Amino acid sequence: MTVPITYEHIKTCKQTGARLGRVHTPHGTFETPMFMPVGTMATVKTMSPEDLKAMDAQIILSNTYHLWLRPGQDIVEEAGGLHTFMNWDKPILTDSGGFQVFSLSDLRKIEEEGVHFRNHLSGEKLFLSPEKAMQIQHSLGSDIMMAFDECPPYPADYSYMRQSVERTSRWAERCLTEHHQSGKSSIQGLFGIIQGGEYEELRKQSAKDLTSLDFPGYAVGGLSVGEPKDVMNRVLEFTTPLMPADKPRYLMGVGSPDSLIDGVIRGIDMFDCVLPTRIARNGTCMTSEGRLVVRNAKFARDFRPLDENCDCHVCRTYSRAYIRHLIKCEETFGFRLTTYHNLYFLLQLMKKVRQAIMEDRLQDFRDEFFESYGFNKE
Ligand SMILES: CC(C)(C)OC(=O)NCc1c[nH]c2nc(N)[nH]c(=O)c12
Ligand SMILES: [Zn+2]
Repeated sequence: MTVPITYEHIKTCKQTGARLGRVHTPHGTFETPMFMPVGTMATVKTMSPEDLKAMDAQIILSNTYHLWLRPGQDIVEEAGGLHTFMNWDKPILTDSGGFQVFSLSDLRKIEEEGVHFRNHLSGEKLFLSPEKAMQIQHSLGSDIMMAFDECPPYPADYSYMRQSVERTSRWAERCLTEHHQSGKSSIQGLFGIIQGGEYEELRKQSAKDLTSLDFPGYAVGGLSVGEPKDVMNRVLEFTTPLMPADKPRYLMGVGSPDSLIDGVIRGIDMFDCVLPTRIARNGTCMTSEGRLVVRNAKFARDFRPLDENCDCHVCRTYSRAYIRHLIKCEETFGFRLTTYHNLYFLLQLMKKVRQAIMEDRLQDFRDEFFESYGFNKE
């Protein structure tokens, strides 16, 4: 049976545990470490596929729960699948909807069979199970599907977290069974998701359960849920070594520039986060000197680019004064400019990280970047 997702390890940085690699999928190959722009409703908000290709985005994310609600996976399937529907012919990863159910719907009831909750738009009663989450992702035709998991709130007590991990492991097995029965397992890959919160014993249990099932890749879930950064780093330090070295490791929901670099150093290959696109829409930009809130009055007559060290189209063409004006007027073009720059900034950061791994100098790169961006060095 052909395995649709394969990981090619290129090298490990001699200064850190970071790895350089490639992931091969039915819609092409992407380099790792890699940041994946989030396109929840089958669009990376305000970006066209051409914009995304211009900034060398190599894989994007979409979402089972949201596309199930609108427009419905049947319509996407009739369109020929998500790649055709949204005109994106490179790799797509879909999140399973588990996390969205736990974060969007308050009226929910978790049972062994699945989760009962209300449609966050209409209030109608809905039910999502591991099997249903797989069926939706099969209709969407994503290259990488995610198992249906429970992402518990932070903090969660040990006994609740243990029950949750054991159920998530049983759900993972049901996802794999459904996936193999679908006849799609040669053209779509399924990643398992390790949970367990900040508890080392539960992370070990979750990793053991999931790696005993044969997934082509594994994610670390349940982080970036409000825990301090040193807690995230500690959890990664004892979790990534439990994950197969010959398969991609994906840290879900991360993140900010410092968390990306610190995640790579601890062996993570793939990241996704709504941060760059979300803060762009309220006029906050990531720059090499830290965050810049371009809507701030002090930029009214500032005709420099957002970031003088950025060579993106936006920074070569438009000024802070102009972008501030557009954002203040709620002009959509303003959101396009801040979004384009923020995504370009993170994709460029990952490109520099890959280069630093190639040159065995990622720790030095981290220190230089933290200094200029304004992060306190540990
Ligand atoms: C609160 C934010 C979104 C920042 O982070 C998280 O919740 N982080 C965890 C997370 C993000 N996406 C996921 N998908 C799934 N299936 N499971 C998860 O645990 C997560
Ligand atoms: Zn720029």
